[in-house]
Amino acid sequence: MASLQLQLSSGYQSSSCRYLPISLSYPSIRGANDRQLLFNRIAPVYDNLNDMLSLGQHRIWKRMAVSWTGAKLGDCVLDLCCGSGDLAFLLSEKVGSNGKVSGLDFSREQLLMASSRQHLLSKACYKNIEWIEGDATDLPFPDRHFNAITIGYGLRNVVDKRKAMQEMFRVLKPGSKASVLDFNKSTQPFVASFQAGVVFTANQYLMKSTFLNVSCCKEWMIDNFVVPVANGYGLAKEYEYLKGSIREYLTGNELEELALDAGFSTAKYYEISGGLMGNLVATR
Ligand SMILES: C/C(=C\Cc1cc(O)c2ccccc2c1O)CCC[C@H](C)CCC[C@H](C)CCCC(C)C
Ligand SMILES: C[S@@+](CC[C@H](N)C(=O)[O-])C[C@H]1O[C@@H](n2cnc3c(N)ncnc32)[C@H](O)[C@@H]1O
Repeated sequence: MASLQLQLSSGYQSSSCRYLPISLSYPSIRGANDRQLLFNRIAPVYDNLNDMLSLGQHRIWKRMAVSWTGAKLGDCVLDLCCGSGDLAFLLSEKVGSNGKVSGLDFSREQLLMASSRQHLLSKACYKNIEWIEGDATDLPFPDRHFNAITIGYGLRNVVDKRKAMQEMFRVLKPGSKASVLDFNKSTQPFVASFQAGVVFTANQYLMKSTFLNVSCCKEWMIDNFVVPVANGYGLAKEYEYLKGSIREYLTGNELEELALDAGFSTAKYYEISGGLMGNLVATR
């Protein structure tokens, strides 16, 4: 049975990229170490809250992200910012027992949850997964090593997004894909303003109401459902951070630009679930 291999990377990169958020709604959770502590704290309830808060939909979104990688039997693949391992388990089924999956995260508590799930789940192929404690901005892998990479709800939580994208490029084999799943940040001016917290008059709402789409509902759902439920678990601060991180995230166009800047030959962003979520597919 695969064991938990905690390999420490050479440490965190100080973030100086131009994508550094100007301000997060929770300034106390700004640096990489703050976020590491946050994900260690929520590890025990992370999976259950995600299932409850998304009514299980997040598992569909993750399946789509894995499908977009083109991962196949026998491949060597990476689930970056793997957390409790949802996408790593899906990749494991794609590549089979002769393939290999590396799940990397800098939260030891998340990796321990992933490892315990691996022991509880019965599928034989899951023996092909190794869990590695490391940093997405300083990957402990050689150049041109992987046939595919997933990063589900990870890039938004990485402080130095540019460095993480460069590392994904470096460790991918030529012609291989990175699939980046996360919340969608709307580019529609009204919705984008709404997401930025701009106050509108009733008339503006009525005039613009046709532009309201699920992105506005996302803010409402987070404020009126997600955060209150998390509060019940004593995690209001952590889920307030979630809201701020979505607000500070990159648009689809910015994600495509980030991938092309890192050297990817093609980058295509797809909105899914009516614009609630989005997935970048970048080919090296
Ligand atoms: C896995 C998902 C989001 C990543 C994520 C999840 C967390 O629990 C966090 C906690 C603290 C900080 C960051 C994160 C984080 O980045 C997606 C599923 C979980 C979401 C919390 C659920 C969001 C629900 C939608 C706003 C509305 C869904 C409408 C309908 C039920 C589909
Ligand atoms: C919202 S969770 C996503 C987990 C999983 N991919 C999923 O889809 O549920 C974000 C994960 O990114 C990890 N993370 C954030 N910044 C990181 C970094 N610089 N290096 C490695 N992991 C990081 C966190 O520890 C956390 O487990």
